[in-house]
Amino acid sequence: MNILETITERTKERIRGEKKQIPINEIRKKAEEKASSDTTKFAFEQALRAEGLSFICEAKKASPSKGLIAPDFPYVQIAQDYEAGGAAAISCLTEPFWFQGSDRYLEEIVQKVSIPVLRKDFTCDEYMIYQAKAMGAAAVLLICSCLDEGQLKAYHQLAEELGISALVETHSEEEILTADRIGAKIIGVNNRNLKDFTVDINNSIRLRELVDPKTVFVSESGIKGGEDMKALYKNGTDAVLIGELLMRAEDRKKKLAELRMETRKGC
Ligand SMILES: O=C(O)c1ccccc1NCC(=O)[C@H](O)[C@H](O)COP(=O)(O)O
Repeated sequence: MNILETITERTKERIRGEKKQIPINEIRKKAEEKASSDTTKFAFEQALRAEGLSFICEAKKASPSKGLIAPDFPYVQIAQDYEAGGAAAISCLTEPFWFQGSDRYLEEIVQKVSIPVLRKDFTCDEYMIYQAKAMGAAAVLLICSCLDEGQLKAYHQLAEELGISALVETHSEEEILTADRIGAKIIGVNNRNLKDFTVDINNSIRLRELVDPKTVFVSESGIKGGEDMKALYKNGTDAVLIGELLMRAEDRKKKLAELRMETRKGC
């Protein structure tokens, strides 16, 4: 099993436990009630379609490749700094074991920022999409290599019915074709090789041309600075998803503002 399969198996186990605490009917009702009173639908997609390169900034305490990244993790402050620095959206990891994330972080962040928030987790059950909506997330992550095409299609459709976006994550040409077939509006290419954890932004540069320019194209992971961002933007990337680079910055708001400025200057 690779790390993604291991994390997904563990997530299935976790969700089985959560379903015992709150049955699916209850969480579905909450999500549907929220959806019916929603005034803003698909805010995540809209935010990424803004002029220029959009920044999805991640609240990331730990990861399988790096272990503990941020021992001090004032997640609400981190999200507010990202918003003040010009982020288009926040990515909040809710996976508790490898990333030390939490649903509570997401719920609190949603209350304290006005930009859309992505629930970054290893979606493997429709229950998790209802949960995301009930918690106030504007988007969920669907990873092509964790789900078969039928599941991808069904989960994508469910997210849309609830008025939330799906970031469909791919690693290869074949997965991009699958994402396209299921009607993905936002396709992400992960630059991290999950076999050896090496990162290479050329993965998204190479795969960009396979994605229709009308689809939002996101480059995820391993972005190290302004030069990477300039190269991605020049190549037609609509948005970047950045975790570690910002998490390790002394002043996250300043760092993000600098990165945004640098990208604008170079293009
Ligand atoms: O970050 C990891 O080590 C990781 C390992 C296995 C599966 C997923 C992983 N990361 C999830 C992410 O998508 C990243 O947190 C996100 O793209 C930001 O990446 P980075 O800027 O490199 O922190």
